[in-house]
Amino acid sequence: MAITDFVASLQDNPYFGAGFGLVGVGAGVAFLRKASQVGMILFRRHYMMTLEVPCRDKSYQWLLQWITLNARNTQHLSVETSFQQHETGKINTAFDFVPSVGTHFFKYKNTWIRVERNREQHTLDLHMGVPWETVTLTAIGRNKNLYFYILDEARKLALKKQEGKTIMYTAVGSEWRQFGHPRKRRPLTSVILDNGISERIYSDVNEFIKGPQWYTERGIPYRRGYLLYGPPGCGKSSFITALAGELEYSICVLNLSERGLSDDRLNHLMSVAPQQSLILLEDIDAAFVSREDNAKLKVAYEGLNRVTFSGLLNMLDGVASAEARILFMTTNYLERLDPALIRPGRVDMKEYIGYASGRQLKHMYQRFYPEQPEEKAEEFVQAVQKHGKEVSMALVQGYFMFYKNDPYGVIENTNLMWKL
Ligand SMILES: Nc1ncnc2c1ncn2[C@@H]1O[C@H](COP(=O)(O)OP(=O)(O)OP(=O)(O)O)[C@@H](O)[C@H]1O
Repeated sequence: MAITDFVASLQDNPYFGAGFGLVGVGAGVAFLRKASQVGMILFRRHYMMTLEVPCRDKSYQWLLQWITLNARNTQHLSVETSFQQHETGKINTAFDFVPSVGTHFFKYKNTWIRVERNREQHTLDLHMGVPWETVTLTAIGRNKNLYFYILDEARKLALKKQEGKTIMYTAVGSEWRQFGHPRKRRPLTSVILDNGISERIYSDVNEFIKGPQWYTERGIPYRRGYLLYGPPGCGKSSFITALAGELEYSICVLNLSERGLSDDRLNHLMSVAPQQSLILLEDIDAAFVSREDNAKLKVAYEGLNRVTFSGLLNMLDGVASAEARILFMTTNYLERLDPALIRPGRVDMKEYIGYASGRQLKHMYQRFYPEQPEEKAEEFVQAVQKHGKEVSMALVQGYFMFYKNDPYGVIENTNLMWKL
């Protein structure tokens, strides 16, 4: 394969992102292709090939982890400590060892590879606010596929760590960045909704995912919008998280009220959202309110935010992404939303997620106390409903936490539920 073909094939390769450049120096021949922001540079002199991966590239961390596993003889490791605080207050700490800044060697498929991890003293990665780093692999030999294999193995290793987990992304600058640790998938059945809402949305999303052809044949943009509305603490966010887990999708959370989020950036973010992800616009009412009802307020909001209402509508209607786009919006106040925002085509399915019904209360009781007979669950429902007050599932869950091992106490003390 000619080196130019090799470059072309690399550019088609998903691991290489938007582009990269190649400098080939040898026998007076130089090839230069635009080094992009993803910026992988391949360098070849005689039978030496160099691959440079900058810290902003997605494969950078994967590669460091993979090198740590493969360059077992390397003595120079640095530690990257991460910790996660759970809602209970418990903290889990994890130590990741990665090759330190400097030079390392390892052998892969009978080829010696030199690794150089460099840190620039005077250049910062503006998105992350950390010193600019690169890792450069230099292999002696002619096996041009070596780097494909390495990147592929590194990617698989990283994905394996994420198996059974849901990844959350937030927008940082013009990119999506992973937010926190991948979370253990929440089973869909653990979110108890009323009236088959969960099943309805799940089957709608599934049908959508399976039917791209239907949309293409009719010339309809391949996207679907959902609006979940209702009082706080009734399961909107939990359901979306669990749904993502069930579909093995990630979630991209976007806060429209964020300062500095312009219409252009919003459109760009939509077009670069990770594949197989649900896009979540939470509390959409906080960003835009109904034109008719709150004209003044809306002007004030638009003054603060740089995403304009028409920019948002354009994004919802836009054709920026060729991928399937599944967008969820949530609000506590449906009546505050401009009807233009939630008309069919922009929002295809609206579901009210309300306060706990008798059925939900019963289900929750049975989940907490599976050994109890059904009558006890019904007794609990009656005990709650006799107060004639609305209660969110979040409140019921919080109340149950006080009676983890007391299935009778939880029935006797329901009056305390609203005092939590
Ligand atoms: N229907 C439900 N089934 C099981 N657990 C629930 C349900 N609703 C709420 N919870 C629990 O209550 C907590 C808060 O729920 P969640 O954040 O999903 O509510 P929400 O409707 O999105 O609220 P908000 O409108 O304030 O964003 C979560 O810990 C969740 O486990």
